[in-house]
Amino acid sequence: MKKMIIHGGKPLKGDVWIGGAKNSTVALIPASILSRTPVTLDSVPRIQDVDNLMDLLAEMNVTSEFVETTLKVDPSNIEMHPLPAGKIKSLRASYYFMGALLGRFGRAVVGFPGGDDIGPRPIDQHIKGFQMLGAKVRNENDEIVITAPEEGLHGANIYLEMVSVGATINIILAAVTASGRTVIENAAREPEIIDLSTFLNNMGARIRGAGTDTIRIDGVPVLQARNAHTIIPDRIEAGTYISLAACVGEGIRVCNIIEEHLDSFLAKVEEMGVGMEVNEDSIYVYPAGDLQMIQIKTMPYPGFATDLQQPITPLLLSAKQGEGVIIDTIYPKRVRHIPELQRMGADLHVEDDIILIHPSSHLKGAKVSADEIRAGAALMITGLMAEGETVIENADNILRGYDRVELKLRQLGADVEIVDA
Ligand SMILES: CC(=O)N[C@H]1[C@@H](OP(=O)(O)OP(=O)(O)OC[C@H]2O[C@@H](n3ccc(=O)[nH]c3=O)[C@H](O)[C@@H]2O)O[C@H](CO)[C@@H](O)[C@@H]1O
Ligand SMILES: C=C(OP(=O)(O)O)C(=O)O
Repeated sequence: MKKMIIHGGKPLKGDVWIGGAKNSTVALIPASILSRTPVTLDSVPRIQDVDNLMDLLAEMNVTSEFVETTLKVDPSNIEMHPLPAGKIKSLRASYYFMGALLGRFGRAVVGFPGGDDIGPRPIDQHIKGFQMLGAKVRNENDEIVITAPEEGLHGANIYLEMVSVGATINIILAAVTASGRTVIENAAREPEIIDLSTFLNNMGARIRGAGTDTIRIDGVPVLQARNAHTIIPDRIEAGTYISLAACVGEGIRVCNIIEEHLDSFLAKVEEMGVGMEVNEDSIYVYPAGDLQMIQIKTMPYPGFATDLQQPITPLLLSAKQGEGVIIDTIYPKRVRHIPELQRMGADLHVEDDIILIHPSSHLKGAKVSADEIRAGAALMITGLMAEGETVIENADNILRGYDRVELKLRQLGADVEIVDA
């Protein structure tokens, strides 16, 4: 386990480069096993989730190798292999091996996924999707065994009971090589789903409507990667640095962004009164003046992302007056940062799953714990704002999804160090 040590109060300025989207990457790597030819992914974030997915690929005799931020995955000699435990528990997105193995071999044996403890995270819609494509699904000793019928999976009309990123992606992965047409209704519309569909379509898949709530997939027998795929920028990492820049920046440019992916987030940051200049693929964040308190409700894309409610919290703490409100409709129990922030002198609490935030100008360093990735981001930004030393334990949860974070913060002038705990 690692810990992050921050000495706060330093002026931060300069440029920060946003990496490829974690939530695309963790789908693209499992999706690579659908290809019969080697796959090249560009702009891959250097994060622990990727390292763990590479270990899972190795268990299936799939080689993968990094050169800077390019990852080459060679599934030519893939062997069908059960993935019951171990690394599968280290991240949420390991569940994409269910859809990918099913699409490639007609069979998957995968342990229950791990990932962030942000409240209940059922996968009933993934399972329902596989069943509607004709698969049999059994749950045996904490393992999910999914088997296609002898004649293979067939297309189906699947209505998701709730908008789910994971279920939408898993069904796409299983359906791309099924016979006939699959239609996913009430599909998630996140940009990462468009990114995955672009990757698969460039390998010969026929997916239409990604980015809307109705996705049509016409199955094809075989997929083959031909071109390198460049992963979209991480909108959550970008939002985190924009919040950081507004909290403690003396002029920070956040580079490699797609503004449209950040619309709902930027609208809220603007509502608070943060000055920003948006250019083609970067945003310059001016040092913040007096900030207004705001209310935020998280929603599926294009609404305000649940993954940004914690990173924006330190900015609400910086407001001059009023009461801020955050309601997370996706994960109402995603509040593990609250007691940690209180320890740093922040005036905020939870009432009936609603986070109430008050201006907190006297933040002080403390020993805190990053119990999940975005809680870690909130603590990291608050540590940079606070007086004195902050020690964030369980910093692996930050490293799980923030690309080369120590380097990026240091380049901005932060006094930060990640050490073994
Ligand atoms: C690797 C990845 O991309 N992770 C993201 C993905 O997680 P993930 O794909 O796991 O999240 P979902 O979009 O599936 O979850 C949305 C909501 O649906 C519920 N649900 C989901 C599936 C299901 O079968 N049954 C069910 O009830 C969940 O409990 C949650 O309340 O989207 C979340 C919501 O934007 C983000 O916080 C995560 O960063
Ligand atoms: C919840 C998140 O990730 P995961 O779904 O991988 O746990 C996140 O990125 O905020």
